[in-house]
Amino acid sequence: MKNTVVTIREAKERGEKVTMLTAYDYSMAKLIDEAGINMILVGDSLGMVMLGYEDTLSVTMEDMIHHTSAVARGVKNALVVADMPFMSYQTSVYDAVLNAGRLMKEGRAQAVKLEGGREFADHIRAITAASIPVVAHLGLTPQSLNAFGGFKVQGKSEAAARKLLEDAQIVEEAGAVAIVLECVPAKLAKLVTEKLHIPTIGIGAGADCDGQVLVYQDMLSMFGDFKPKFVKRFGEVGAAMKEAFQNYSEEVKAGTFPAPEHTFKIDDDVIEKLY
Ligand SMILES: Nc1nc(=O)c2c([nH]1)NC[C@@H]1CN(c3ccc(C(=O)N[C@@H](CCC(=O)O)C(=O)O)cc3)CN21
Ligand SMILES: CC(C)C(=O)C(=O)O
Ligand SMILES: [Mg+2]
Repeated sequence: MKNTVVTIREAKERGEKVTMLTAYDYSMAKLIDEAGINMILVGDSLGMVMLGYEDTLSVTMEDMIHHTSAVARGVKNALVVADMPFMSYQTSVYDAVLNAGRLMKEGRAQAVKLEGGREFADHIRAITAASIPVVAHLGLTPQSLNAFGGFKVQGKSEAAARKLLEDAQIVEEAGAVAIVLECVPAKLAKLVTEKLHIPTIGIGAGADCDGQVLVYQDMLSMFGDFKPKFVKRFGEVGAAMKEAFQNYSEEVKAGTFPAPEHTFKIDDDVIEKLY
């Protein structure tokens, strides 16, 4: 079944959980889509897991369009959401609409995601007015790394918790179709989820969110640079891949790969004439 901003909203109304995973290319998007995951996020985490940067700040609009279009070509049913990269929307409402439009028009995203609350309500309203669905992202917003002083859990004090709840309500009012809650204490995420009509999608925000999202390299144990507390390893794919690479290396060096069945034939008399 095709997932849309309408069907994910209906899922919340029916009390059904929503699933989301990141993808950054065609073949991975296809596998995730075929597994029946509801939403695929082309996250700006691609800067870290695909490009090897230490944070997400260097990711460009060109990076996002390049990867989003690859993902979109692999997807039949999942809703494709693209992250707006750092400085593609913070500078003005005009830039926000222009760049959200590029992600939809050139990247073929079906929604965009941006980090922030009340300070971007006007941006969310304007993008939404252009018929581009917006997912908001609150809590640990990695593009604010330097302002926060690191990747840290947000919303622990009463003031911070109240601000996060208000931000969630303001972005819903501004037209957001869903909210990602990243590294938010579970009980606060539960309260936000109950107060909102749009789905909350948690990452490190407990089981009471309407949905969950993970970076696929984390849940497949393919990314060793760091392991946040919220990651569960659903497969040991990194180890399986490394083993396959080692087996290939050994067989090539031993001369056992390629075998006759991997090889193309030619009539012996053709070759004899060349000797
Ligand atoms: N591979 C990967 N997975 C992610 O989930 C992810 C990315 N990359 N890149 C973009 C952001 C950055 N994210 C991060 C990065 C680090 C922590 C982290 O170190 N968390 C600590 C919490 C520290 C605290 O208690 O305040 C942890 O132990 O989980 C969390 C989220 C989430 N996103
Ligand atoms: C971690 C998720 C929510 C994200 O924003 C990303 O992958 O960039
Ligand atoms: Mg992101």
